[in-house]
Amino acid sequence: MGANVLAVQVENLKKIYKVGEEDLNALGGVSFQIQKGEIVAVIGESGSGKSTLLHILGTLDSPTSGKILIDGKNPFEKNDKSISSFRNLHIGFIFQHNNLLPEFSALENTMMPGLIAGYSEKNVRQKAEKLLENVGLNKRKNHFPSQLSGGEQQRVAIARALINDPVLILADEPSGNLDSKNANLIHELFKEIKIKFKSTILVVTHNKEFAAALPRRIRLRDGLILSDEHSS
Ligand SMILES: Nc1ncnc2c1ncn2[C@@H]1O[C@H](COP(=O)(O)OP(=O)(O)OP(=O)(O)O)[C@@H](O)[C@H]1O
Repeated sequence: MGANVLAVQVENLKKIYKVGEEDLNALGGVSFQIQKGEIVAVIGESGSGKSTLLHILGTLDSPTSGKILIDGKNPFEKNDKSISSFRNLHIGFIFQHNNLLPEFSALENTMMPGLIAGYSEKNVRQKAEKLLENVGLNKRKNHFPSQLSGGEQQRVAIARALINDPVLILADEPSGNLDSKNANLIHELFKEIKIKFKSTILVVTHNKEFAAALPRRIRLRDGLILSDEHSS
């Protein structure tokens, strides 16, 4: 299978944290591939390695050994500056603490990764407006994060994650701090994004119903893949 159809390749990925004298095996040799356009849930008990995996795929943390390729490229072969520009261009983040910048409006927050990438302001603005419309926030684009509900903030984070057409979207408990109605809205939005933007999404979730509704679930236990299930 050529690299062009694969968004993610992970080979024997290990992460060892040194805690005092002890080695803590957070990931003990994990291998899997994700095709472009797939939406995959990462599930498993607390401490099983889900966040560690997400952080390494997001290039926010480096592996102890093993290899990851994002769209056929190894981000860790680059220097720190090129790693951050790789991250900004190719990976979209939707984390529970959405990290919207409080002094910027919904529109400006959405535009930010596009401006950092050096695209023209006019194009980025047009695209950001369209994305905010797609997540149902066109009437809120000039609001600041503090003037938006938790669910609305999370929708801004989704629009922001899409602005550079990333090859991979990483989401960490995107609905974790929302009530069930808003959580359902976010889950529906994920399914829509996958269809509309043909995005590749890896989402860590504790929500059993959401995970069960997705076509693939990778279950971790003690830093290893316990199962990798596909629903038909
Ligand atoms: N910076 C760190 N230093 C030392 N140990 C760590 C560090 N980060 C995580 N760990 C340990 O690595 C293991 C995996 O943690 P990780 O956060 O990936 O689990 P998780 O599945 O995301 O858990 P949760 O569902 O509770 O968020 C745990 O045993 C954790 O204590």
